[in-house]
Amino acid sequence: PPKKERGNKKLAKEMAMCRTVLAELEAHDEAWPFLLPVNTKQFPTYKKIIKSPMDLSTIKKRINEGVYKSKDEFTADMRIIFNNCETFNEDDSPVGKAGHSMRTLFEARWLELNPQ
Ligand SMILES: Cn1cc(C(=O)NCCN2CCCC2)ccc1=O
Repeated sequence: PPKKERGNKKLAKEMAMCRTVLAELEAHDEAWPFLLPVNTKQFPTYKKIIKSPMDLSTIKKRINEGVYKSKDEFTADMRIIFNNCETFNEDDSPVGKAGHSMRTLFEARWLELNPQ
């Protein structure tokens, strides 16, 4: 089949994998800090400190709107979530701890679905 069709099939497969991992993270007990954008009225300094806010609902929207051109763009946004969390939260805070465990979960699951 033509290159363009092969590429579209590959991307559809990659996005299905992204949806799977996203759904698993959303279902996790420790996903609560990451389900929606950080409320900047509740945390007024957030906008100033975090230059690229990101959350699981935004990533879901981007998958469904066809924003991602590869699974690597998806993983880059996922890692922004966890890096933002480390920037804004103490490691031993509830949100900080949730961020570390969700990052570990994500990276382990991503490796399972993407044997290197
Ligand atoms: C990622 N992140 C999240 C928070 C947070 O508190 N999110 C939860 C907000 N409430 C939970 C139930 C209703 C709204 C704080 C700092 C931070 O970096």
